[in-house]
Amino acid sequence: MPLPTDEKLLALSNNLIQQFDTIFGEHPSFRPAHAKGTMLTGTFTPSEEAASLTRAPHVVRESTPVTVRFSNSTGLPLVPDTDPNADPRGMAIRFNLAEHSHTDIVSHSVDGFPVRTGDEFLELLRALASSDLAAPSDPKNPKPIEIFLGGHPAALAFVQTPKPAPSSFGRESYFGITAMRFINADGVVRYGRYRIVPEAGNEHLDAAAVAAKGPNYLFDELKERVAAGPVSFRILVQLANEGDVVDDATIHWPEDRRVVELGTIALTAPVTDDAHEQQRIIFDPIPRVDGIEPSDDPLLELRAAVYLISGRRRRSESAQ
Ligand code: HEM
Repeated sequence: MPLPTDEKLLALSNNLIQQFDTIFGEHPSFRPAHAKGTMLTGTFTPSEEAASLTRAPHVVRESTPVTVRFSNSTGLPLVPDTDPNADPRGMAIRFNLAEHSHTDIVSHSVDGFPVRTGDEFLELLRALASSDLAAPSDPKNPKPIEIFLGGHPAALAFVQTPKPAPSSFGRESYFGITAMRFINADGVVRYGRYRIVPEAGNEHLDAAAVAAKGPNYLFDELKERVAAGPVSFRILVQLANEGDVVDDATIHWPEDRRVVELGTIALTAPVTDDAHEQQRIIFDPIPRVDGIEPSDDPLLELRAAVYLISGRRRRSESAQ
């Protein structure tokens, strides 16, 4: 995957990484966001209806090996699983098509995003970094983050969306947020957004239940769960109707939109040498595969650059 040549995009990407470092401290062998994670391997099996949506190789084949990374939010490698800032949780999926050939889905556990562009995200992070969150609110002297949220209703809605902690990474739903362009064998194009739902059903904890848990309860539970049997998810795609906005992550599509099933993944084993593999793997929000293209959502190109720059930094740490 090449780095883009657009100077403005590169500068913004570097500024965003720097801003994460400012907020969470520098931990160069870890991700500046979603730092605490773990990986499992398994298999993707497409559904019968998937080929009507896309001619992508993993949908045409009988099955494809996958590698999945679950993560907590924040750039803190030791963030307790019980910390409210550990939500949204992340789920990144790599479909291994052949040696050095793959396509990814990067998703998180809230159906939405606070801003439409990377510039706005940088503004949000800067406002957050310069606000004393512990201080009481003073309407006569609002904090930078309060001013930002006051002028950005989608960001306010995102902040106010309840984000209850799951009982398990395997009992949470994850959302792709940015729309993709799916193209089938007849050339029919449909826009859609991923939704990844657990076969075991969603289960969230109330505050008292979270308080009774340990700092690694999700990671411990996942080890036990996968040792007992496959951890399975359905990968769904919510389809846009004609006229729906497909290039803005802050805009939800109505719930009556058709949902098709792309297939299921069954995770069966932890990745061997988990820490090393996490340091090495760089997920790509752009699919880069025939049959699934990025939409014009500006977050996609930006994130692809951010994750690549950040991932190269992480890899260079391990080489030292
Ligand atoms: C302007 C928008 C965004 C910025 C600047 C941003 C920034 C980052 C950064 C710096 C990382 C670490 C990447 C690495 O070192 O490999 C990361 C990882 C991640 N982000 Fe984002 N992000 C953005 C939007 C999103 C959105 C919309 C989602 C949800 C779909 C998301 C979900 C994730 C997940 C799940 C990971 C962990 C991936 C992994 O396991 O490697 N991010 N993000």
